[in-house]
Amino acid sequence: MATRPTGDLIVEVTGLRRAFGDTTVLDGADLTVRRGEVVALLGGSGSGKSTLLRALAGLDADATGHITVPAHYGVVFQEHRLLPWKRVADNVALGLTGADPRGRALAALTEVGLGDRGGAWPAELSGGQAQRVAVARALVREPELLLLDEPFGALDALTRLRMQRLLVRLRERHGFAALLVTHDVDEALLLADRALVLEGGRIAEEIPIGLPKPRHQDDPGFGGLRRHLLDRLGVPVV
Ligand SMILES: Nc1ncnc2c1ncn2[C@@H]1O[C@H](COP(=O)(O)OP(=O)(O)OP(=O)(O)O)[C@@H](O)[C@H]1O
Repeated sequence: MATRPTGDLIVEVTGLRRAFGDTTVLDGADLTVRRGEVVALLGGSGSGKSTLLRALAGLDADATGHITVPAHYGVVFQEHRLLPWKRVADNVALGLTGADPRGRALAALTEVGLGDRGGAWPAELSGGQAQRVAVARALVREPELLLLDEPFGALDALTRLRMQRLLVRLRERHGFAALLVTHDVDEALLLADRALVLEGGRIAEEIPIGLPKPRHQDDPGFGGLRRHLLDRLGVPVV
C-alpha cells in the first residue's frame, strides 16, 4: 500500500517483495530517493529492476511491502507507448485535468524541442522524437518524481546523448527527482547523484556519485567510478 511523502524523502521503499510462482525476484528491497535527487538503478539482466519500478509506479498489485511515492509522478518506458490513433499533442494532453490541457501539452512539447509537431501522428516521428513526446507526456503533469525504465535504451548513441542532456536540463529547470533504470554505466555516471545495485532481490550496494556537474566522460574520477561499477556488475574492465 502506498503512502505520500511528508519530508525530504520523496520515495521510501521498505521490505518490497515480489515473486513470480516459485521465483522470488524482490526479496525485501529497501531504497530511498530524496527530493530533487537522481538515483540510477543498476543490476544484471533479470535482477528485478523493471519489477521494482513497476511496483513503485503502482502497476503491480501483487508486490508487497511499504511504498511511499508522491501523488504526482511520471513514468517513461523504453518504448514510447503513445496511442497511435491520437495526434502527438492529444497524446500528451490525454487525461489532463485543469485549465487549458492543450496549451499545457504544447508548452511541454516545446520544452522537449517538438513545439511544432503537436499535429503529427506518432507514426510520423523518429524513435528519438517519440521518446521526447513520452518525456513531454510525463513532464506536463508537473511531476515531483520521474520513474524511468531504460528510457533511452532503444536509441542510437548520438540520440541517446542528446536525450541525456535534455533530461539534465529539464531536471535543472523543474527540480524533479528521478529513479532511472539503466544498463548503461556511463548514463548512470552522467545523470545520477547515486547509483544502486540490485542483486539477490535487494539493494546490495549504494554508490554516491559526487562528480561535479555538468559531467563529462573525461572528468577526473569518472573512469574510476566506471571501473568500480562495471566490476560490481560482473563486467570487469580488462
Ligand atoms: N509477469 C511476469 N511473469 C513471470 N515472470 C516475470 C514477470 N515479470 C518479470 N518476471 C521475471 O522476473 C525477473 C526480473 O525481471 P525484470 O524485468 O524485473 O528484470 P530486469 O532487471 O529489469 O531485467 P532486464 O535488465 O533484462 O530488463 C526475471 O526473471 C523475469 O523473467
